[in-house]
Amino acid sequence: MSSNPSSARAASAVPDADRLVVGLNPQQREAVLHRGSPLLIVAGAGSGKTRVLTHRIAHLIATGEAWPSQILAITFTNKAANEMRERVGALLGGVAEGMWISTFHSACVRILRREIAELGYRSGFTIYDTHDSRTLLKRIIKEHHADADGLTPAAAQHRISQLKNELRDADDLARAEGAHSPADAALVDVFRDYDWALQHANALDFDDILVQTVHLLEAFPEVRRRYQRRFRHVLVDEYQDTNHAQYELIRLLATPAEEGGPAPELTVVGDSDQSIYAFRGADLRNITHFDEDFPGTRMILLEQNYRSTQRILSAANAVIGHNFDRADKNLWSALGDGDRITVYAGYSAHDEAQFVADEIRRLHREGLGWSDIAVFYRTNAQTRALEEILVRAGVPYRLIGGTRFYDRAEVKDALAYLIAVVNPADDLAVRRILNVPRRGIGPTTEQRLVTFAAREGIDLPAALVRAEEIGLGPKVTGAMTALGGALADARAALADQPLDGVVADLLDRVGLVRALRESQDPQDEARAENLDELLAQLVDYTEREADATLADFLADVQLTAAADELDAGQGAVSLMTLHTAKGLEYPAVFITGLEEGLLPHRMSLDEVGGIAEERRLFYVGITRAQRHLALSMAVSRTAYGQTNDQIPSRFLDEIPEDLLDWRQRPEEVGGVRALGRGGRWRDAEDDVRHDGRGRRALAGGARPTHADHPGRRPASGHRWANEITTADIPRGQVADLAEGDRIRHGSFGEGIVLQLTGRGAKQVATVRFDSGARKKLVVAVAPIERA
Ligand SMILES: Nc1ncnc2c1ncn2[C@@H]1O[C@H](COP(=O)(O)OP(=O)(O)OP(=O)(O)O)[C@@H](O)[C@H]1O
Ligand SMILES: [Mg+2]
Repeated sequence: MSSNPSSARAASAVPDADRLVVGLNPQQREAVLHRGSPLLIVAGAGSGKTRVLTHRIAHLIATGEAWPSQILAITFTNKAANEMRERVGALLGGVAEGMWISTFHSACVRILRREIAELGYRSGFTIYDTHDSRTLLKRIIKEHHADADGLTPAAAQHRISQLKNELRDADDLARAEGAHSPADAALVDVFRDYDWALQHANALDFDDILVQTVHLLEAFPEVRRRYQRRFRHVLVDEYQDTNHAQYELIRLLATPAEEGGPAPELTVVGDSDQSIYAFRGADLRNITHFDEDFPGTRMILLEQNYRSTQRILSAANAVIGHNFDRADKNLWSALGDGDRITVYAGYSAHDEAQFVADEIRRLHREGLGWSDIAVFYRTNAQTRALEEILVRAGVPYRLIGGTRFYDRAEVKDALAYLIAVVNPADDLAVRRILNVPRRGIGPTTEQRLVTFAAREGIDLPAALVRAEEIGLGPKVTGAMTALGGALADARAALADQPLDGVVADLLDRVGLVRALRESQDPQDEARAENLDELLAQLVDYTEREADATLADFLADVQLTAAADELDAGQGAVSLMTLHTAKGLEYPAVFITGLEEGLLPHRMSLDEVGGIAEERRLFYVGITRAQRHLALSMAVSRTAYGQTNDQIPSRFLDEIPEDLLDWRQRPEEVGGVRALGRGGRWRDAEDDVRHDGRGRRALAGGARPTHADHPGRRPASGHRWANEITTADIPRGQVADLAEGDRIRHGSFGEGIVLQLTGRGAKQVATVRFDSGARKKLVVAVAPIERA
């Protein structure tokens, strides 16, 4: 054990430190006190993993083993980071300043701000959010005519992000076997140009933030050693959701650069049942192989859940128990049985929302605060009906991580001005503001400016200043030099004037706020207020962070915008996606949209392991609830202008009936019954096939990919879950169907039964309809009759 930084301080601090393990159970206490080897804490939801991390940090500081500045703690969201910082502060009786408690991205940006010159970037680099990268990709794809090869900006963005998270670049892709389709070849070119364009603009996309930090630590051992000396402890929450790049970063920090060299002690906590970011490259192996990657690991299991009542926990255990070949956990709660889980099937999304609103109001009348209540959903599209009804019902609410303040067009415009000042190489930002507000700079003029800048080898703001040399009309030339002058002056002023004043002057001088205030569009007044809000945040920031630069503020803004958003604050119900809910807890939780296609989401049905991941997501949702849990669905839902009949989620069937309190069943409002035990979802064979990835990953082997399942087809008598269609909604049943029989189907018309497989509830008919369509139907539930 180390006695640094000061043994005198340590001696006086110890009695105080003992207080920090009071009230912890023996395993938790051990986790707080363990020293000298890597520590892995794996445990189910609500077992105190995050609490252990918090107490461990406080304990390290209280004993004097580490200064606050020697702690690096990584959490998954900014919100979680703020909470942890506050709690550690409270435990230590004051704010412990100087701790690095942040997300992976924020920690990396802090490192890059200091070190990025090593990698050939200039200070004041811009961070491109997903929208910015998409814009850039669109341009590059167009230039390469890669759209002709079937490459869309969305697909390119997704693939590039995946590759970056695996720490692979365009050259790796070019070398990769099988990258020979025209789309792959196009992707290589687009990827290369995209990275080049980012570098040219002195900009990083989100993935680069991690990738470049890893690159930095790998390529510059002295930088790596500096951070290894700086941090004595590295702690990571939600480790199950780390991807390869994040894993590498942790490994580079926590293993000595050379034998016997300094390295911080590593503590990670996680729960494989809550891994919900496989689609972003999160790799469970980081947790399952932890002790191989970090030899000498001490592993601690926690089994008591302190969050939820037993019925809620039993429901969670039952659901996650359907995932194949996971390490079984024995989570139990001492908080009593608690209420049964309320379940409601509405006839429409509005009816469902009305139920949610009524229940919320009831809970509120019974004494719960608004902020004790949260509503979760799988997709953002579900918020519309909810918001409408909540407004009408007078329930105060806040969307967490929804449409974000910094995503608003006018706010992005203002930020683009600031970026143009800090990072004039960022063409995307400069081009965004050329004609906002309108100054007569159209696409042709813009192109002439860009060409001129390229020919002269200068950035766009410098080209604006020299607009006279381009040979355009006097009016537009004047507008351009004025804009160039405003940017240059702001840049100069930053050297010796307060940040907020410089920014206010700039936005005023270029007329951004004025244009909005003078506009006839009533929306523009609200937009102007948003700019006021932005300035207020800047003032706030300068007061909070001494010596803050404009570049720091922008990085802060760009990262907040990236991840989660602000607290719901007091007095409001929180609305958020299930993904955002990770790590949080509320006395009352509503999970909405328990329908096939939503939860599990239809996108998951074709993915190997997709259903298992959706199930983990549902498990995360359930385990947020402390005392009240309500699940709801709608038997019909309108999306993209189409109203569809919805089938109850298979996950509803996975909760034992005696834990449920049905307020309204789907069949009471014209829907399909939840299937109950023995229904057609509950086909273990399907689960094995669908969940192949999760299973093998847990068993420690390499993950199979689609390629491992060539021509995946179900054995006879089985069907893939994704073959369920609304045509399967039961409206009747045909007894003793035989091959060759003619039938009539509710939507497909008449046809002939070609083949029958399976029996009873699992009997499947292959039918050729007179229209020519060939369909597989579950006889027990298909809306068919004899023709
Ligand atoms: N020993 C304990 N005594 C009392 N309350 C505890 C104890 N341990 C944890 N708790 C409480 O239980 C709740 C869950 O703890 P925490 O959030 O740390 O769990 P977790 O394992 O991180 O959960 P998740 O997996 O959802 O992130 C918190 O309210 C926490 O304060
Ligand atoms: Mg936690």
